[in-house]
Order: sequence, then C-alpha cells, then structure tokens
Amino acid sequence: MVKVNCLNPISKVGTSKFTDNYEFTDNFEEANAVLVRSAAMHDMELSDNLLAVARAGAGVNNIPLDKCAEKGVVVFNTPGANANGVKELVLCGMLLASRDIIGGNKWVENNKEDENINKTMEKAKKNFAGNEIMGKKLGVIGLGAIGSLIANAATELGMEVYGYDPFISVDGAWRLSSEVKHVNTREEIYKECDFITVHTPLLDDTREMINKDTIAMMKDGVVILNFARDLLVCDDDMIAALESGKVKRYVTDFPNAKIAKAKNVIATPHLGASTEESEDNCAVMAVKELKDFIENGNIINSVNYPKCDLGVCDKVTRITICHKNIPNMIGQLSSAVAAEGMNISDMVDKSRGDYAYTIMDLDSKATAELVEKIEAIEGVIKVRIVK
Ligand SMILES: NC(=O)c1ccc[n+]([C@@H]2O[C@H](COP(=O)([O-])OP(=O)(O)OC[C@H]3O[C@@H](n4cnc5c(N)ncnc54)[C@H](O)[C@@H]3O)[C@@H](O)[C@H]2O)c1
Ligand SMILES: O=C(O)CC[C@@H](O)C(=O)O
Repeated sequence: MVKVNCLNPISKVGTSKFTDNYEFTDNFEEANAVLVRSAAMHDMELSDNLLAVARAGAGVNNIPLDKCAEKGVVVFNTPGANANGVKELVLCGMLLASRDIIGGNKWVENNKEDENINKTMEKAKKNFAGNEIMGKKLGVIGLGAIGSLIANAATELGMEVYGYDPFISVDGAWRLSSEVKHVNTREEIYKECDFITVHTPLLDDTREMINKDTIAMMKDGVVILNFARDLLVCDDDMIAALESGKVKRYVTDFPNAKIAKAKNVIATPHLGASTEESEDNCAVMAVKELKDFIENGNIINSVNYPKCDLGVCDKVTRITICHKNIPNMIGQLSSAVAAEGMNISDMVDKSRGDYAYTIMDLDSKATAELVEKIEAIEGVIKVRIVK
C-alpha cells in the first residue's frame, strides 16, 4: 500500500484518481508520497519512506529542493495548471488599479440606507473616476505559463504589451502573440510601461528586483502588480514610492504586515490559484505525476530531477536509481547487473545539474543482492524496485 500525506487541502477531483493501492495518512513520517500547496517544508525532517513530493501549483519556494534531491526525493510541480486563474485575477487587478472601483463600491455600501442614493451617486461618482487600460503600455516580466496568457489577453484589450524573459521556452515563445514586443532588458520595461507585472519564480536573480533603483527608472504614477511572490519586491522601497506617489498603486497577492497597511495598496490574500478550476487542474496533474512515478518510475515535470520516461514496463522487472551526476555511473550500474547474470532489456539515464536518474528494465526478477550491489556504488542515492 502506498501511503499519501496531504500537507494542504487538495481537490477531491484529483485525490479521487488514486486507486485502491493508495491510502491517505495524516502522518508525514510514514508517507511515501506527499501532496502540498503552500505549506512550508523547509524545516521538516524527510524520512526514508518518502519517495516523492508533488506541489499542486507552480511555485516551489516552500520546498527544500536540494535537500530532497540529496535524499532521492523527487519533487514535482504542475506547470500551467493554475495559470488561467492567475491571469484572470491579474486582469482584474489592472482594472481595479485604473478606476476606483473599490472606493465606489465602499461608497454604495456606506450609503445603502439613503433613499435617494440613485440621485446622490450622480454627484459622488466624480470621486471615483479613473482611466481606461486600452492604449496603455503593459510590461510583463516572465513569459511562462501565466505571463504569456496575460500578455496575450492584454493585447486583446488594446494594450501595448512589452515582454521580457531571457529564458523563455520554445513552447512559451510559440504561445506568445506576435503583438507582444519582445524586449531584451528589464530596464526597457521599467522606462516605458504604465503597468508592470512580474511573473518569475522567486530566485536569487529575481529577489527584490523591484526596489528603489528600479522604481527610480519607472514613469511617475506607474502601477505595479505582483501575483508571483512577496520577496520579488522590496517592501520598504515600495512603501516609500507609494507615499511619494511615484507608484500610483501596488496590486499584490502577497500582503504582509507592512504592505497591508501601506497607502494605495490593493491586496488579495494569495487568491491567484483559488478557483475551483485551478484547484482541480493542479490536483489532477499532481496525482497523475505521482502515480506515474510510483507505478512506472517515470519522472515528468520534476523541479529537482531530470525528465525521464520509459513508458509502462512490459518487462519482468523495472528498477530506478537516483544518483549523483558523476562519471562512469552507467558503466558501474550495467556492470552490477551483468555481475548478477542479468540482462538489461531497456534503459534510460538522464541528468540535471548535480543529480541524475536511471530507469532499467531487466529480463529477470531483481534480487536483494542486486539492489545491495547498486546501493554500494559511490554516488548512488536511492534504488527502488518499481516492478
Ligand atoms: N498568486 C498565485 O496564486 C500564484 C499561482 C501560480 C504561480 N504563482 C507564482 O508565479 C510564478 C510564475 O508562474 P508560472 O506558472 O508562470 O511559471 P513558469 O515557470 O511557467 O514561468 C516562469 C517564467 O519566468 C521566467 N524567468 C525566470 N527567471 C527570470 C528572470 N530573471 N527574468 C525574467 N523571466 C524569468 C522563466 O523563463 C519562465 O518563462 C511562480 O513561480 C509562482 O511563484 C503565483
Ligand atoms: O496553492 C495555492 O493556493 C497557491 C499556488 C501558487 O502560489 C503557485 O505557485 O502555484
């Protein structure tokens, strides 16, 4: 029985896809597979039972990827599965920042007992007037699943869209509308755009990319949207820019105690992916990835091990090996199999950074001796008999 622990509530549309070979446990220590959304895993002890973690979502900064790789724990995410949910909220954020919809709505709430509200509102409404987004320049930093959807949708709304992503994937580039102007530096976006939205992962390179120096390059009255991660923006510098009016509005899905109190902030409580559709999509994809890994040893959409897929095993045995990406590993693995008098009928080995992964199909049943021999090879992290 494969034990699954959910560290956050996960949509039943996904979890119902587990078959009778799986059972849920509340005990993280005994789990073989973990499903997680935003729960912080950095301080959690990883037990030897743990084979895989699936993040039902995109961002993985809550998961210790290297610590997991070092223990042979494969971490997955669900690229694109919640992108439409975030796209819609970002478009909403741009509209909320352009017109005082929130102020107008509060006014109606405060005046709801006024019998003549239909008349008094005609005088009050001038306080909530704003601008249209058509014709304005939008800069999108990060043209992945979310950024590309926003860039394309904004062109449809009549915005002039600038996109920046030095690592854009081939698929990402194909997805992008030809209307989007591709720029080669963030500075072009900072200098040119009326709205700037960030959609990169939180990495050393992107941490606090919005700060006093980059804000200084921007137009007066710029609107900044952050539906990616709190630490992409320097809070103190943003608060100063909001106070001075340099930044007209900061729309964020990641308020903290400082930002929630700041002037001209429009904040939502990390709601980007909180739609039924996104939650279902992420859960279905995460469960599919976990099942394929547990049942076939295949790795699709991992963020700490390479993509490695040998389909469904139709041979006698399949074993998988998580190992360090060092010389002569394939030679040593095949020698260990040959020394047991066994034949490899199919094999794939892929690497990613410091780690690598091998799937081997054998014509005869894997033995405890073979597993021991492979485990003894220096650089081998985890060996698993899948079938
Ligand atoms: N608010 C929410 O609920 C919510 C939901 C989903 C994702 N997110 C956040 O949004 C981020 C993006 O999500 P996604 O699904 O689009 O991910 P993605 O991996 O599809 O896209 C990220 C893009 O950022 C680009 N990138 C990386 N470093 C960059 C840099 N220095 N400058 C410019 N571009 C860079 C990558 O090339 C990639 O194209 C996630 O990492 C996550 O933190 C938030
Ligand atoms: O699970 C969530 O609610 C948030 C997901 C989001 O932050 C992500 O990175 O995918």
